[in-house]
Amino acid sequence: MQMPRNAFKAALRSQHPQYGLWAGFATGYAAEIAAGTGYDWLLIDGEHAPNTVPSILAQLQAIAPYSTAPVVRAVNGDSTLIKQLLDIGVQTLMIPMVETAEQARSLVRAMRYPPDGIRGVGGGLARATRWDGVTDYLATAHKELCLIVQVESRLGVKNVAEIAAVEGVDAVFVGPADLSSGLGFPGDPGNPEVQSQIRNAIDATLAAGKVAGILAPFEEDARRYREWGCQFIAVGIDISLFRQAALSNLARYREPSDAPSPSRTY
Ligand SMILES: O=C(O)C(=O)C[C@H](O)[C@@H](O)CO
Repeated sequence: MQMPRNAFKAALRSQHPQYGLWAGFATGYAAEIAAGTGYDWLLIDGEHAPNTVPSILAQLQAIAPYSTAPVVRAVNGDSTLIKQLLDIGVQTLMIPMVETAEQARSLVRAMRYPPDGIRGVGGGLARATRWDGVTDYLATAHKELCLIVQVESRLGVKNVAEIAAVEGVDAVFVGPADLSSGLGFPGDPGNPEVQSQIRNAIDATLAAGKVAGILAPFEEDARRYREWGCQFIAVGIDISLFRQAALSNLARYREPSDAPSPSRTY
């Protein structure tokens, strides 16, 4: 059996921007509905959504028949968690709050087998190897794995050029919510100081020859970040889309004064 190809990793280097949806419902059922709508990629969020390794596996299985590529965000860069996520077949991994090149290098090591890294061998137990059906998995796995590091703090932006330059880091993803909070403007990613730091992070990533991505649930932001060079942009969050649609629907029948006002937070 051939190693499953990582279409998302290949698309990051293509001419076509990749538009994604943030998936927070933490079920295979909701993930499959999202995948059926045709976004290029789906961010299965293990940081802020109530996910576990088994619930992430269920979502990977649910969306496998669709063209939407899964990107899994781990709760942190713990190497034992990374091992479990890679073993269930995650090929594109996003790690939050990476602040130094050394942290980035240790994430690369966690994703590679010795002598290049420290990943343990799951072999026939692992979905990643299709239970040993992929015979050259140990030698070739790294070619289809994709590491996205999140830069979302003052220190992370300061070090972003070195972080992006680390061999094995495929892309840098800016987190506007955390960055704005860390810079002292919580809930205000549009603040000029935050915007300037976001642009610095994107510019430094591109200068290092790597790919930049960002979360931008509002259209004017998404279009601006695309102009600034982001190749992959999460343009919506499923839970927020559901909530806004539910509020708008209810507002048709309620008196305007009774209707809760829609929020504009990330
Ligand atoms: O800092 C950010 O922005 C992110 O990393 C995304 C957030 O975790 C969250 O806003 C997703 O809903």
